[in-house]
Amino acid sequence: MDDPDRSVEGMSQTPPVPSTVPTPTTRTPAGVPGPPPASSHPDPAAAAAVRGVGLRKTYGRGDAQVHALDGVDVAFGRGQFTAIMGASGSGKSTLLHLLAGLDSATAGQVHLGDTELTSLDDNALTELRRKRVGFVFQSFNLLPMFTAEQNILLPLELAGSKVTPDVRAWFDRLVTTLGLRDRLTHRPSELSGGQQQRVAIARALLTRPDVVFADEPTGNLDSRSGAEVLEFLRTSVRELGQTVVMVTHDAQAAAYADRAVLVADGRIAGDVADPTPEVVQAELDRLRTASLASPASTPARGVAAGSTPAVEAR
Ligand SMILES: Nc1ncnc2c1ncn2[C@@H]1O[C@H](COP(=O)(O)OP(=O)(O)OP(=O)(O)O)[C@@H](O)[C@H]1O
Repeated sequence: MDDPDRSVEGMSQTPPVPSTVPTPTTRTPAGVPGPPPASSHPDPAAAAAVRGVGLRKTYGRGDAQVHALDGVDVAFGRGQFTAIMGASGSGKSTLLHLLAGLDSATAGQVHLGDTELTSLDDNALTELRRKRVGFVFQSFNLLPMFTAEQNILLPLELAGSKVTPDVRAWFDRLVTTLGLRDRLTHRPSELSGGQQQRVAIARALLTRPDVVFADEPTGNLDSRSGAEVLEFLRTSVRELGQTVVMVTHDAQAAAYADRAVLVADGRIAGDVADPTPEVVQAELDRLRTASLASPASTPARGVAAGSTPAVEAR
């Protein structure tokens, strides 16, 4: 189990965030309980749980070359829920994967607290992903032969760690918060999609990671289950002090977050504090119009103006 204070100490050594890092411009992000709320910290870099500096990612060569990320500077506040939004192909998943240490950048750095990821060897990176980062995927990624409880405790199993009384108390709190108490002995096939995703969230939170990264966590859920899962992600931020960064296509889903960062053509193209579905949709429409007007940019796909929301508004 990580020391929850470790990353707080580490952040005091973090160099200042570059001046190009965009900050939300509309309203001050809502304060949250738990470890230092991002909005109350005097130094924006010290309030960041994770940040990317000059991130570039290029796939392929020659004519087939794609600049998936084209110089991204972005910081995500500790104890904040941030949505990353943008058209299909804009670079959202690439950004999430680089920030989570799942893929390496062509250029630039990722700082998780005071740890710079590109300086780590494979073993250190694996250890970091296991202990300091949590993942929630669209497809749940639960082990079918394991019960919900076994799936939630899997990170400890993988780390060869024991279930100490502290861990058991945290597990109990997660299970209660996520409403899984009476589902612990069920296997994934005996759970609804929403319940499976809640198990995946509990598993992601078990090690009290610095950041939980969620890639379209409601993509496979009906609107009601999707709304529940978003509510639980928000609760994990508000009540458990977690930092969550979520990729979504959906303006309604983004409205559960404290902040929405918009990506277009591999660059940060907007930043909205306390997003509402209307403001986010207007931003997406603006980007889509700009993209269509610019022959050099990739046409936006997948985020059509007025597209049907996948989840209910909060
Ligand atoms: N492994 C890869 N090889 C080549 N090109 C890739 C690879 N992964 C992503 N790309 C390209 O990089 C660009 C950004 O992709 P990315 O998946 O990050 O976008 P996205 O915004 O997450 O899209 P979506 O919403 O459709 O998932 C796209 O043009 C995509 O085709």
